[in-house]
Amino acid sequence: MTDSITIALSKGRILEETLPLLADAGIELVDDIKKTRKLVFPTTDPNVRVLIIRATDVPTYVEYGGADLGVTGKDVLMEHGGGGLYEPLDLNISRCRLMTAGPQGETTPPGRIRVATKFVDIARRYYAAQGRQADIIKLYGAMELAPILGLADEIVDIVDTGNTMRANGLEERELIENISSRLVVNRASMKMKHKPVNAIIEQLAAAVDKRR
Ligand SMILES: Nc1ncnc2c1ncn2[C@@H]1O[C@H](COP(=O)(O)OP(=O)(O)OP(=O)(O)O)[C@@H](O)[C@H]1O
Ligand SMILES: O=P(O)(O)OC[C@H]1O[C@H](OP(=O)(O)OP(=O)(O)O)[C@H](O)[C@@H]1O
Repeated sequence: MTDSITIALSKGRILEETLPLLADAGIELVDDIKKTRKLVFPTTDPNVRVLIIRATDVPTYVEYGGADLGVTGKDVLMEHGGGGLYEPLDLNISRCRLMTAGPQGETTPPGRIRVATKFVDIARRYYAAQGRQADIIKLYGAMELAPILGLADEIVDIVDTGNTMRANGLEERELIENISSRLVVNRASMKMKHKPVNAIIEQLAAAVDKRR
């Protein structure tokens, strides 16, 4: 019997870059994903199906075996934490930086500061490692507003072109991590479905190499 494989993909900007990569690896979606409310999709490989879910949920689905493989941002994986997943491949897509940032022309105030972010665990670890005291304020989006409105001294957020920061009177301060999307694999699937899982890893690795 052939093992069936489920791959969890992040919807949104990562998906746009993942689908061509998957196609290069020989896995294409059959349906037009824009015309349906479905979340599970068959592919041209009868043994492979795809889930399209929020990036932040991908590590959870893969860790608990709802999917064998997944694609999500390194930022999401760092925030998810734990060693519950294999991370065999950097897909080199959705590249950006995870930065601290604050108001243009100002320096970080001394002493305890307030930091607004949706990456609360990353921020907590980062400031603690720097020996700096920080109260972390959880936001779910539009972090760039927080310093302007006096909610926080700094933010921790994703930067690509820097346009969002500049447009909101902020400047980048410290680089926490260079980010790209990664392939993750469930630990049990890696052992129990080694052959098909490994074949997908190798096909995707070849597709990534071809683009370098
Ligand atoms: N400006 C950007 N340029 C490149 N990659 C980015 C950028 N912003 C985010 N990313 C990457 O894409 C991932 C998903 O971002 P996206 O904006 O699609 O979702 P989100 O709005 O953060 O997700 P959710 O709605 O689940 O909170 C991020 O986790 C990060 O890895
Ligand atoms: O440096 P830039 O090129 O301006 O990109 C950075 C912005 O991109 C992301 O937002 P996104 O566009 O995904 O909006 P959202 O977070 O509100 O979904 C991120 O949260 C930053 O706000």
